[in-house]
Amino acid sequence: MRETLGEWRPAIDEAIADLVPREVEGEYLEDFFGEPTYEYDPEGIQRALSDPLWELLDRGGKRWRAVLFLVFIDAFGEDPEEYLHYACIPEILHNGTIIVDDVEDEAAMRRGEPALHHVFDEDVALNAGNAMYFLPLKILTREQTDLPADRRLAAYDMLMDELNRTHLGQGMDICWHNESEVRVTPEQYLEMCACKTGCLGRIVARLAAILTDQPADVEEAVASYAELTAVAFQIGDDILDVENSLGRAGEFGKEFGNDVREGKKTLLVIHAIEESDPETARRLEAILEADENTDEEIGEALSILEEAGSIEYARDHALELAAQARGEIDGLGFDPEIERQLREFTEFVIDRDV
Ligand SMILES: CC(C)=CCC/C(C)=C/CC/C(C)=C/COP(=O)(O)OP(=O)(O)O
Repeated sequence: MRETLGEWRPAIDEAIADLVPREVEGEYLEDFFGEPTYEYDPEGIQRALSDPLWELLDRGGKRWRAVLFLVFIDAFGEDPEEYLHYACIPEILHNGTIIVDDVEDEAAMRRGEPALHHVFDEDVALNAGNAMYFLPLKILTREQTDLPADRRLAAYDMLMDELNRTHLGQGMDICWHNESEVRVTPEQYLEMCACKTGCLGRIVARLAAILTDQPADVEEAVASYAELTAVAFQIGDDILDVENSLGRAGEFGKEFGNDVREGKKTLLVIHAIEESDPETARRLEAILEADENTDEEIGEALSILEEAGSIEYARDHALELAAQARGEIDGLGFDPEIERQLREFTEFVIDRDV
């Protein structure tokens, strides 16, 4: 999988650069925002919009959402090279959500460097994040203008539905964080992930299906595959946050035990609260609810998760979701090489180190 991601990387980055120019020029602004009624201040807009967008895009990221989209295009018998700009839609949307998410979580770091709201002010970061929600939508009307109007409308409609559900999931996550006494069940957590992270996966698959005019049952099957894979990915992310931190207090500074520090009710935390003795469960909850914790307290919470077997529990759950995802694409008649790549995706989202 790493090779597939690496192979597509330069072409995806080039397509993103086509859509998000580094240098603000009149033409770019007019293209996206209409004819100016007065003379813009290009340097101001560069500092307030283009620089923040590129600050994050230049840090990379795995770009797996764009690559998965291209694999689906290939699966549907079209040439992925011709759909590179569309591959940027989920990728740019994803970058927008992580900027907003980092502000909401008061995250310190992103992709190994200070989060965008620490490099620029919060207002600049939020504006850049929001711009990334809308900027890629233009692609549907700018690129391949021979795309039939009904397919463009179907794509817009799908994007609006899935993005709305993304915010519903984010809303659940925020609410559980703010209302500390709420005891979240594994089922509720999985539903929240299906919205917060799964809907972007659904966008990847449904966009490929809609643009290549697949029947509704095929669109739904690939959407389910991508949603389940994305939820497995989210659980993998929660596991990484704990595994990378265990026994490493002080080494990561504010990156150490992020989810626990932020009071996140992840599947690991939910499991540990359910499985630990009442006193240990209360101690874990107290650490999660505290506004400030020392590295020692974060380390203590991580040890509770480890001792409760919550890492193994979460990994088993992610593996189960990955198996379900593979089941969704069985029988769609994809080429064996495509099936191999889609299988690899479900493994990669769990067994990765970044
Ligand atoms: C509405 C709203 C703000 C929703 C937020 C949803 C959200 C941020 C979910 C988290 C998804 C996630 C684990 C991102 C990291 O992706 P990655 O590891 O693929 O990142 P990369 O691009 O850096 O590789």
